[in-house]
Amino acid sequence: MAYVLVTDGIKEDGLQPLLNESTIQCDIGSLNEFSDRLNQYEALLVRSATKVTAEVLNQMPNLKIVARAGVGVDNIDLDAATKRGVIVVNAPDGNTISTTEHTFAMIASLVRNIPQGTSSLKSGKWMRKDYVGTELYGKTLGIVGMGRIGTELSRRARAFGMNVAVFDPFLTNDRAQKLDVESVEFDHLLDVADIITVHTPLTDKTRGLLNEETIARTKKGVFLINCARGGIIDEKALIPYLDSGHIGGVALDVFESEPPEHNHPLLGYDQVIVTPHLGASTKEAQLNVAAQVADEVLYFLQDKPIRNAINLPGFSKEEYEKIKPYYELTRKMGSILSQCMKSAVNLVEVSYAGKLTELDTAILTRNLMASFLKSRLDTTVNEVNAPSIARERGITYGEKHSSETHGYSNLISVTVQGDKETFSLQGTYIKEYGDRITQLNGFDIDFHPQGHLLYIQHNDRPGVIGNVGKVLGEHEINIATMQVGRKTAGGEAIMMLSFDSELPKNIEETLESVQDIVKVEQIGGV
Ligand SMILES: NC(=O)C1=CN([C@@H]2O[C@H](COP(=O)(O)OP(=O)(O)OC[C@H]3O[C@@H](n4cnc5c(N)ncnc54)[C@H](O)[C@@H]3O)[C@@H](O)[C@H]2O)C=CC1
Ligand SMILES: O=C(O)C(=O)COP(=O)(O)O
Repeated sequence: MAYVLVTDGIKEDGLQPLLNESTIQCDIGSLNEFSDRLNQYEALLVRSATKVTAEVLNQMPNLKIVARAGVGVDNIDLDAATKRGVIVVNAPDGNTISTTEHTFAMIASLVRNIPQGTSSLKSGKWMRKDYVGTELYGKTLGIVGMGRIGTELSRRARAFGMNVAVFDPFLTNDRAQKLDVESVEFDHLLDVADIITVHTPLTDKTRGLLNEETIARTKKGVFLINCARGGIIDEKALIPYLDSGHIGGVALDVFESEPPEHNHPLLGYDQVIVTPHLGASTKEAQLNVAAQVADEVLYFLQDKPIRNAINLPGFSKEEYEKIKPYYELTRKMGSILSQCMKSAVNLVEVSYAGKLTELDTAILTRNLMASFLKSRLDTTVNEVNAPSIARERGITYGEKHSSETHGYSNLISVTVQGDKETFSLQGTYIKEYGDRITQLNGFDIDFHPQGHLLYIQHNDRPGVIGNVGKVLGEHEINIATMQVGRKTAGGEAIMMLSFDSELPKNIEETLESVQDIVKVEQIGGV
């Protein structure tokens, strides 16, 4: 039974696939409510309210995946999760339309004083001349961050007859042209925009993007909108500009600290309109994001591909189908290399040839590295934390695509370098025969990497193979398969033997005492 904790009131209708699965038990509530059972959960589903800190992760030693039913993952300590090997997924596009529509509603409300007019009328006043608004038609909307929400917003703004100036370092001219928007530098956007709305994540670069200095450049009467993340617009910096009348109005759905304090100074301004982080709060968005994360968690628990991992290279279902056969092979190659090369390693080079060059092989390299490191460490190592663990251990690794197929339709070649030795391995996947190791340390060989293996380096002399058989026979060890390889007659040679069960621990020493045997390594559990 896999245990899953669902927090933050994620919409249960969307979670049905997960809730209906008989091998999964879903608890619904908060971290506090289930504090005595946190150690059992493999998956945790959250919105933005639950803070998945390093401390929370420590209390959940079994946790393998955190799923964010929404976009922003700033409530999750990504570094700590990645170090621990916990996958973090989100639901990137399930709430795009709702948040776009909310932003547009905020813009329209702000320029036409709708919240102020409502509350004034409800308090018994009829103040028409105090609430003269501004038309959107012909005005320039400055969008900072042209991702999913920024893009949808630009379409709506164009439909309202607005000009759109965009600042996003990743926006190409071609895309800007297609979307009928003008791609500009940030400073230029500040100069020309009548309304500025931010749609970036909160990062070191975007924190305080609109601050005292940058707001000073904006047009008098500018309207500022933040429906992305609190802090992109510096809240304190707004105050002098609201007081001086430079800013025409501000609309905020998000705050530096949520909820904002009751006496937060911005809440006292009539020109500031606010909502309590409602961008994604529609029935449709909540159903979408719940269904997306439920699928991801279910797939993960069933060993199927996940699509929206934040701390893993992403790939589509189709790409996964193509990459799947090589997944096992890279895992086995990592394990064999690690067990054959016992000394300290400082470099791992992986090369992909043939059909593999058409695929995004980054996930295979991570898988190989995870398997390589796992045999050497007793902490959890997987594709998520393999890069940081390799870095910590001073192991550099890299991958390249090559045209050297050696006659195979696909070929993976790995070289592992240490201070004292180098070890290399080549493998391929053949539909009819499965995984094959085709070369080991420069020796051509052909074996299926499976079960318990014994790798023997020896001199190519008569009787060596017979002696190995004799020693193993004396220990009542039955050989399942045996492959030999050599470069030249009478020179260095290797044997790869496979067995149905584990070998006695001391068998390497016994075999190494046989004449002409140079080195013996057991390779377990491939
Ligand atoms: N208020 C709410 O309830 C919701 C808020 N959000 C927030 O809205 C924001 C945008 O979401 P999406 O459009 O889905 O994200 P996205 O990832 O599709 O787009 C973000 C865009 O920001 C751009 N960007 C990054 N750094 C930048 C910088 N320094 N300057 C200019 N552009 C930069 C990126 O190139 C990207 O195009 C996120 O912060 C997300 O957390 C999302 C959904 C709901
Ligand atoms: O998806 C996002 O980034 C949001 O900000 C939505 O947050 P929520 O799920 O409504 O708490």
